Amino acid sequence: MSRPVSSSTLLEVHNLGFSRNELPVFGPLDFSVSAGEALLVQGDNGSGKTTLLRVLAGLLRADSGEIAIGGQPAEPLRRARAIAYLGHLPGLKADLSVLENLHHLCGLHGQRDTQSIESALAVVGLSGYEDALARQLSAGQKKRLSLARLWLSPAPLWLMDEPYANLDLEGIELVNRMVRAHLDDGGASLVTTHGAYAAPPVRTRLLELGKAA
Ligand SMILES: Nc1ncnc2c1ncn2[C@@H]1O[C@H](COP(=O)(O)OP(=O)(O)OP(=O)(O)O)[C@@H](O)[C@H]1O
Repeated sequence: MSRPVSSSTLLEVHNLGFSRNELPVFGPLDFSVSAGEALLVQGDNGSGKTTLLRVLAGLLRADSGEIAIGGQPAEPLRRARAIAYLGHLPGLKADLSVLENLHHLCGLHGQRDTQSIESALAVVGLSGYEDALARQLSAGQKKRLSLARLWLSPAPLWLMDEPYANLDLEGIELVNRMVRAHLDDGGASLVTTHGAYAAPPVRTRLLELGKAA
């Protein structure tokens, strides 16, 4: 599978709002993200960054607004094809090996035809860990395994929730290299941060979320 880039505007959001118990978490928000662009979603703890990414990924339902992907409404199949979500929790199967996890995830979400699982493990620095069980990995190694899954994904839009968390300096540079290569390849990324970490050194725009009351 190659990356389906059908429009230079990959994501368009109008009037998007989300509330819990009738209290607004964020919004209404209007923004767009184009191919080759990173949007830095910045805000303090509790400002709604994770919630926004989960809404965009279709894991939570918005109260208001529209989300379009490639100019079309973000229906579940379109979302599944277009979006790869790197969440706080690694989403790995603890009792499967590193290789088994990647085979499982590629089976579910597809795989870029230009990348092998072995090459992705080399990219993220996990060569030699193929047979290690996910539960035996450190937090940073689990993050690297999740990054390998992202690297293998054919989806053009990466939603990255605090991708630098748990990573050492080399890991932070790895994330930056991955984002840059993904953008060069016609993809786009949303990256959350509370400003404590480096931002990817690419064409970046800023979406600032207010602190929750
Ligand atoms: N499952 C939940 N149930 C109820 N409230 C929640 C839930 N998850 C998050 N919240 C609340 O929603 C608000 C936004 O949370 P969110 O996790 O989106 O913030 P964030 O900006 O990602 O924070 P952080 O920087 O700490 O990761 C917070 O006030 C939080 O307490």
